[in-house]
Amino acid sequence: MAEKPMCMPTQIPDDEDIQREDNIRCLTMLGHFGFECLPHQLVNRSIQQGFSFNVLCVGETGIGKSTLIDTLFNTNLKDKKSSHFYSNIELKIQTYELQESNVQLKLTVVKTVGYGDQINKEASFQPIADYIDAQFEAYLQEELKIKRSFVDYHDSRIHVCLYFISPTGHSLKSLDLLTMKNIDSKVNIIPLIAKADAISKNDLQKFKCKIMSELVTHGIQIYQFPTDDETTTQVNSSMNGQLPFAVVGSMDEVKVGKRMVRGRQYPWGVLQVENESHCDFVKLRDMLLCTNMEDLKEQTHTQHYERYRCCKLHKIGFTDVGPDNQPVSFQEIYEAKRQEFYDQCQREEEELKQKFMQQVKDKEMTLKEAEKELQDKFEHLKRVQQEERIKIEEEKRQLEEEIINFYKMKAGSETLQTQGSTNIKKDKDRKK
Ligand SMILES: Nc1nc2c(ncn2[C@@H]2O[C@H](COP(=O)(O)OP(=O)(O)OP(=O)(O)O)[C@@H](O)[C@H]2O)c(=O)[nH]1
Repeated sequence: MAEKPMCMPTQIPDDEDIQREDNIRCLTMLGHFGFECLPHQLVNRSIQQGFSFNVLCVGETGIGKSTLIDTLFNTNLKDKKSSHFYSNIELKIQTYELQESNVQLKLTVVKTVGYGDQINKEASFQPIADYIDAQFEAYLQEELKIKRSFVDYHDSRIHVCLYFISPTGHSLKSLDLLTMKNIDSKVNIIPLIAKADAISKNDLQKFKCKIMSELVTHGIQIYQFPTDDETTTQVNSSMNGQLPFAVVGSMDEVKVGKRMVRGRQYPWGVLQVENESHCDFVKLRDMLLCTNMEDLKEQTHTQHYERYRCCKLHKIGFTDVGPDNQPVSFQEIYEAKRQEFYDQCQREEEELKQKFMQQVKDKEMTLKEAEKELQDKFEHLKRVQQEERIKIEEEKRQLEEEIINFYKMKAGSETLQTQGSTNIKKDKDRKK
């Protein structure tokens, strides 16, 4: 009796086949054979490589970002509290290596610091948008390298933005709307009502409806859980209707009956974080980590990064089709760009030459004018000096004349004086 070869399809014969070939012994397959093993190869490789996930938490100071992340990943990530007195928005980036059974996760948490404490709203969202773009740019630069090293490249693109909404308002604040509007095309946003234990059940439903209608009115795109996958359609479509998730975070273990549960103890009772009738924490954790983490990463790559890349390459001058709507090869674009660059260099060189010549001419003119001015000044001074000299010489001559006259007068008076004294002496002698 021939055994069934291993490469044959592993179809189990139906009853009819068994009856027809009742003399053949049918064995049920114990392992996997052929290309049905492909998914296992992927699973094994992924487990070996480990996973990475980058979360951006945007929310006011002290709204519960760190506590929620700790609760989500069931780890005390030990983060310091921030103050309300930062002059600017900053982003705190921390990367952790986590492990659950044999699955390793490289988790990067980016948190806003000082958000909601600034008067200038534009300055509040801009650093967040810039950070997201900077991660896209880093990935694009790696992609464009000739020698790429994606194996050990840490992809820091943000896969999800958990946007923490304060539970104390009637509606979204203008800062919430402005920030979400400015980043919704760059990142998958999941809105959360933080510290949902601070809001009553009735108010919570109204608040959720109000938030969703405001997001629609302002045309803000939030992440939609995918509904095109058979296995997740049902759960995801019901979850889309429950956004924003009202979450509560806590790492405290509280005794409820005979069990220890994660929750927050209040004088009037215990809020159990993992109880779905108390808050939406479990829904968020399931949606984020169990069902849609891969979709979030895929959306980041295929939608948000693709949009950034397309925009950036267009800005640089790359295009897929030419002016005649015909496909253009990379080589053609490169040649055209090179020629364009060469022409521009030539133009700029010519312009610089012209500018330089003009400047030399202008300088020469100015120097000539200055020289003429100096010459005129010199001539004028020479004339003035000549006149001065003539004047001084005249004065000198007059002075010399005066001196001569003086001496003459002096000599005359001395003669007179001598004569006078001789006459007096003679008179005296005569009188004697
Ligand atoms: N009532 C309530 N309090 C919470 C909740 N989550 C956190 N807190 C408390 O809020 C305070 C601030 O929580 P954090 O997690 O440090 O808030 P944060 O947003 O990370 O703070 P910064 O990083 O300093 O901006 C702590 O005292 C927490 O115990 C919650 O869901 N409900």
